[in-house]
Amino acid sequence: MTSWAIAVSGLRKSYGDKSVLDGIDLHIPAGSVFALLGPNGAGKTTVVKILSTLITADGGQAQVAGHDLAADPQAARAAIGVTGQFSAVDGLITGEENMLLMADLHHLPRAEGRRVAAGLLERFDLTDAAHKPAASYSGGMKRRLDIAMTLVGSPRVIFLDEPTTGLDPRSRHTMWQIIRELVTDGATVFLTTQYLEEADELADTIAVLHQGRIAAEGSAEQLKRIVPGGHVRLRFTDPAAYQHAAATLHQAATRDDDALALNLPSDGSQRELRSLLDWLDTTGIDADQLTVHTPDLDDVFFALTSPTDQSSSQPADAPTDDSSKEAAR
Ligand SMILES: Nc1ncnc2c1ncn2[C@@H]1O[C@H](COP(=O)(O)OP(=O)(O)OP(=O)(O)O)[C@@H](O)[C@H]1O
Repeated sequence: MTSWAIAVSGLRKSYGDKSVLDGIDLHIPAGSVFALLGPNGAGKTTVVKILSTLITADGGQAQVAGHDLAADPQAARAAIGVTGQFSAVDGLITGEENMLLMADLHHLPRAEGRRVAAGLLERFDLTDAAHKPAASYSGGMKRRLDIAMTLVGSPRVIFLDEPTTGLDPRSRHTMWQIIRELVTDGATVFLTTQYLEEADELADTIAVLHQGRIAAEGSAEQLKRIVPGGHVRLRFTDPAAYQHAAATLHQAATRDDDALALNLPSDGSQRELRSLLDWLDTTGIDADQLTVHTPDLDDVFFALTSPTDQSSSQPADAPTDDSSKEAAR
């Protein structure tokens, strides 16, 4: 039986008469990275706040680290760590003092607290800055300190709300490495992000939150397959060969005259590629380069969260929500 680090069914939350979460189901296996994507205001932080016991849901059930949030929020709280938009870092005291404060909150004996704090400061490359006020830290250092503080309690489930927003590319990559290490060490990471590349890099499972519901869920590869936009690109070096191919393929291809390239719609499957290659052979088209392009997560995100086109969340040849979720399990 799969052990779920987080199991959620029918989660609902409204603010006044505004429904933010309208029945969310999530099943996140222990030891994995889960990314929740969604446009601004979709309710990602609301999900994190509910699952980390900061606010309560209006309806539905949720278990975190095996503890029911309604029945035993204390036990759930003891098993989790949260960092993100509501950072726990106190800028007026040093990094080390922040860590020791955390150790006190977790009732670690003094010597043990010092040992754990020193180890984590070292691990997150903060030893040199340990005696400086946290307010003087760079954005990346503050995020690292925030995660280090979270780890004092050895959480099994870690919520990271937009962990790399505002970080430069180097700091972002450092944070990604840290997140991978957390999972290698056995934790489950639940992250929200605006960066599709981040979800693509890190997440075993991605869910897209839109209009209060999970619009789609699966691995990055599974999500990319449910939106149209895949194509095969043929590139030519000889303008005459390009013109000949463009005329022959006519309406079947989209032209890119500047790049001497033609794009043909394709799902990138072996079967389609084989018949495409056969067809090119029989029509005498000999491209210098052929590349297969699958949609990226940007395409998925735009297709699923379009405010006007409701049908786009269920393309004709796409699996239903349920089947794409099943495929992910
Ligand atoms: N305490 C509150 N009272 C009233 N409305 C709220 C409250 N907290 C959040 N909301 C509203 O609920 C919706 C979801 O907010 P939430 O912060 O969860 O979205 P989000 O997906 O995290 O957005 P972002 O990507 O911008 O951080 C928004 O419309 C927000 O204005």
